[in-house]
Amino acid sequence: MASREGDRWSEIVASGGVRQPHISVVYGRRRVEESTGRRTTDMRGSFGGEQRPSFAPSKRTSWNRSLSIRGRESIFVAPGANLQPQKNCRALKQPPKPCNRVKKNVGGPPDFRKEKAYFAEVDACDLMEESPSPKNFGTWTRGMDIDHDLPAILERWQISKLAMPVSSKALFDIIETPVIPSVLSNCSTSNNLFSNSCRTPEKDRGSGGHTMGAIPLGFSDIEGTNITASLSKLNIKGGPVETSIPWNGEALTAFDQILMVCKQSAPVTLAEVFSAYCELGSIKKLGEGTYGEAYRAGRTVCKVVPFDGDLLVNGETQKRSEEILGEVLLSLTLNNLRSNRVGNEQKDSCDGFIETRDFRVCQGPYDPSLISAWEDFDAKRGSENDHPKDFTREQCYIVFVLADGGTDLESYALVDYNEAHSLLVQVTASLAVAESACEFEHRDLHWGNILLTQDDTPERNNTMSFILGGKRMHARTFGLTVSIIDFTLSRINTANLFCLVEIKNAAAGISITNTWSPNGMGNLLKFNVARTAILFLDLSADPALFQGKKGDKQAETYRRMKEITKEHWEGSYPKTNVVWLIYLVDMVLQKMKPLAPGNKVERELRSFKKRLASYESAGDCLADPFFADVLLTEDERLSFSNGPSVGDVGDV
Ligand SMILES: Nc1ncnc2c1ncn2[C@@H]1O[C@H](COP(=O)(O)OP(=O)(O)OP(=O)(O)O)[C@@H](O)[C@H]1O
Repeated sequence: MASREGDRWSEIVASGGVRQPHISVVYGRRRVEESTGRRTTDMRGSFGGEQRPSFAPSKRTSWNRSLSIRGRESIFVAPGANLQPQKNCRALKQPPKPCNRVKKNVGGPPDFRKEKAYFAEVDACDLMEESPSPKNFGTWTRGMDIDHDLPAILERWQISKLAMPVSSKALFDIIETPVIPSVLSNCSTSNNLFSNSCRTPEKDRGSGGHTMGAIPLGFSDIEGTNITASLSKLNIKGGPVETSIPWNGEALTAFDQILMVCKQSAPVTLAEVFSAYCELGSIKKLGEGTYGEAYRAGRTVCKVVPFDGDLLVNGETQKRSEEILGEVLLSLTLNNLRSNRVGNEQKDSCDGFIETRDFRVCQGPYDPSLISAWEDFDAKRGSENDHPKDFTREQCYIVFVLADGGTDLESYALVDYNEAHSLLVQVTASLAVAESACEFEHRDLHWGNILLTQDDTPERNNTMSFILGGKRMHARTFGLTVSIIDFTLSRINTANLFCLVEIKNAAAGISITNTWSPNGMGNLLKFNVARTAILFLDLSADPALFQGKKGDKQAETYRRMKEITKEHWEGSYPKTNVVWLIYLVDMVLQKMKPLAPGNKVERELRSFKKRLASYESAGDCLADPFFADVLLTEDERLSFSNGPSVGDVGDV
């Protein structure tokens, strides 16, 4: 097995790659006054329940974060389809795409009247279609049908940034380091298209010669006619140059943009959204975070996040529309890694991040059905959050309609080594894929943010698939399915996703010509640098995050991230994923201990943990021999699933 594995691991390592940390700054962050920042380090767990032991905690133990750190900006793109009207709304016309119009509008305000009119029409249609009585909720299919035109969403977002008045500049400065030519040259139409090359360039911190620059977002259209000009403005050799674009016009507010993403012209009530998925009386609260309350509604989970209001929620300032928009865009980006969203040409794909099925903007007081579910949860498990009764008629919420990811790891009892193995390989593979696709770092992967479901009768031959660096791989699951949630602190680079969009357009018959070939570097795809950017959150604005109890694994992990990034939170440091994997092994050890005190399993986990410390990325971690028995190549999987049920890899 060793030599065969050796080959595979060298492939994984080659495709995942060990990268040096590099930096790229995209935007300035809003800094607000310090908040109260409630935190807890209570990590209790206890066995209970009937069929499997339960670690159900009496309190949420996630690491609460201060809203003082908020202020994410988001730019990204994906192979989005046009804004599709609802099935029965044939008369609707496509809205004009701002991304293809903006250039002509430079110097003047973008005109979104047609789009607004379109969405008003969509919404009118939605109202007819989407207000079923609770009895008919099964016929309402909106969520699964939604496709989002991410490039268009992004263009609107960018325009709004440029159109912001000077007073908001601190919040909305867009500081962007471009994809550099050598990188671009790898984004060619060759087979090497999806190589790990569309990366943020390194920033020479020491020299001081490379100041961060505010790049004018060129809004080149997909034909890229302005691409040369845009790229030349980036002053590639000497580093980015600060420029600014005067923009006097109006633009859509972030709130309007969220409505457009949701295909709504106005907020609806919480009851309207929930009744589309279930009988209101059947709603159950599943969990809570500092900002969100998660409720089961039929077969979906609706996470309700209040925003834009003045009321302090759980001791914190509510999120602002801009931040919600960023989270919406980030969720959509991760959705695009899903196997059902991409074509065969996708270089990286996995299903390990929770599927976001829809978003809805709501307004009004909390619905009595939700209050009752909230109180029920509080009575049974004890809530750390404020009672939602104080929300007024003006209060707005975003509802993230998510797939049901199951139970969070904190409350889940791992029953044997196979489950632990499955958990670790799935999380590691997902991080490795997202790292490769978009320099993704989760940065907050505590055990409340990993959800698990187990088949009632786990099929020993179950596997999950993922594609890493163009190579399809499989992991044995032992019936366990893992979903990663909560991307509030995550960092992402959209560059490779843009490559993908361009190629998909090419595949769809839209011509891509080679228009730019600087320094004889060869043919390049037209690359819309305007849409290439990085989302991150500057955690240095939240010192309390790093002041958790000494020795507490979660608190220590935030501090490790701080050491790794040296507080350059904008940079790419895939090692942050590694430290969360180390934390995860600690949590697994904690959970396994009562089952396997001091035995071989514990020793294996400990030596795996030791090796993890030497890795630089989740991609590296995936190549560790610890996963050799649970990772399968395509051929191995075929013989595996055709053969007799394979034994466990190491039962306790
Ligand atoms: N898709 C889902 N399926 C099942 N449970 C979920 C889902 N999403 C969220 N939950 C539950 O709700 C809890 C809170 O969700 P989440 O962490 O996303 O909220 P948050 O407010 O963003 O949290 P944080 O304070 O960590 O930022 C989770 O720990 C989990 O128990």
